[in-house]
Amino acid sequence: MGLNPFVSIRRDLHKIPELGFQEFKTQKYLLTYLQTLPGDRMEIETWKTGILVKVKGLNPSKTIGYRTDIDGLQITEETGLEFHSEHEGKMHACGHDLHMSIALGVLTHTILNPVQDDVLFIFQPAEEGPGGAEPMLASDIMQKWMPDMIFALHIAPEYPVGTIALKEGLLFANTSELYIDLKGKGGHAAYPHLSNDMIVAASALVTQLQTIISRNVDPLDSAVITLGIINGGTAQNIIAENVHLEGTIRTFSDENMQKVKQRIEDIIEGIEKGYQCSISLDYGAMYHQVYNNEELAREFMEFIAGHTDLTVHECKEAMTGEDFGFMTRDIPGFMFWLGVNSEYGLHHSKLNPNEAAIEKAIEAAVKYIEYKGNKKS
Ligand SMILES: CC(=O)N[C@@H](CCC[C@H](N)C(=O)O)C(=O)O
Repeated sequence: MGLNPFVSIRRDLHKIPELGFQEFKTQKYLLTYLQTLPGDRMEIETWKTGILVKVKGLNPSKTIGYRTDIDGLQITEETGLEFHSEHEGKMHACGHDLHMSIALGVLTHTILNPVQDDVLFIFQPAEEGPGGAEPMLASDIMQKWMPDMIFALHIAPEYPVGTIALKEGLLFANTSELYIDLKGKGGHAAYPHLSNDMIVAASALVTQLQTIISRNVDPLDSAVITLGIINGGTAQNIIAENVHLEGTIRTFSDENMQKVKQRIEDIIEGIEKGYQCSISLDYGAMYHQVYNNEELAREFMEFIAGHTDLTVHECKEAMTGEDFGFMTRDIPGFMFWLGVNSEYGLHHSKLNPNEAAIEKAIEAAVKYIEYKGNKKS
């Protein structure tokens, strides 16, 4: 027996991960697939490297939105899979290959079995950064086709296949990227008194930044500062003049985000004085928290529990970020976790989701769209 076509599509997409707003091959692949579907019920528009597909309903009174992200991550794959990434240093390590193949499965079914309402499929670029959802929402085409409700999923390595997880209200955190450049005075390793060593300054800065979480954030609330990149220096016997840091901040409230940022700025000021250097700070992209519309999330949980063999788990909020949060800010909607049972987690070079989850997710989304899209409201 051959592979399920959407598993096969997932494998094709897995081979060609591309970073945010560079998803040219991905866009071409998706458009080529869309051309194989009957065109009479479908309108297709592109937006940057993204795609919007409106599937016309039989007698529409509303539009249901379904969103998938399409970008990959900057990480070298180590899964050893036969269909591993062909793009050096890039990998679909956050499951967007599965997200896309599921979206195509749901779209295909909806074209062949139209519901009363219109269904808008959104293939959104740059979720990992710098963020495609916010500018896409502001685009003319999105403004014209704005759905009345929207939903999306994200793979969850920690849950078994056959489980979905979500909750009403807050699901994912507010995020802000963090880019820090320290500039001092380089020199000979043997003459530290004539230089300002940025490796030493950066080390102090990294440790002090972590005290914001332990000393400034209410222990009953939560926040994260993670630095994922530290680069500096040129040789083992040269005092480093420059160090570059990159990271991310996560909080569950805007107030905490403001507080953490203020403390980062205070600490940077102290390091500048203490280590006689200059430091530049840039917050990069910021994502709005994913907040699930209570009524829709509850209705979805009950519907899935009652009409599929999936297990519905009510989960806690997570410190992951998602620019889908801008969509749930502007459109009533929700996101859910899809169990894919991988030993290695999101953003890991060995992430290996169980592909059996693809069919489960297509079935859940299709049934829900049939229910919502044929329901008068
Ligand atoms: C689901 C997921 O892993 N999303 C990313 C979103 C990244 C946002 C931004 N680039 C940042 O790092 O702040 C995540 O890392 O949570």
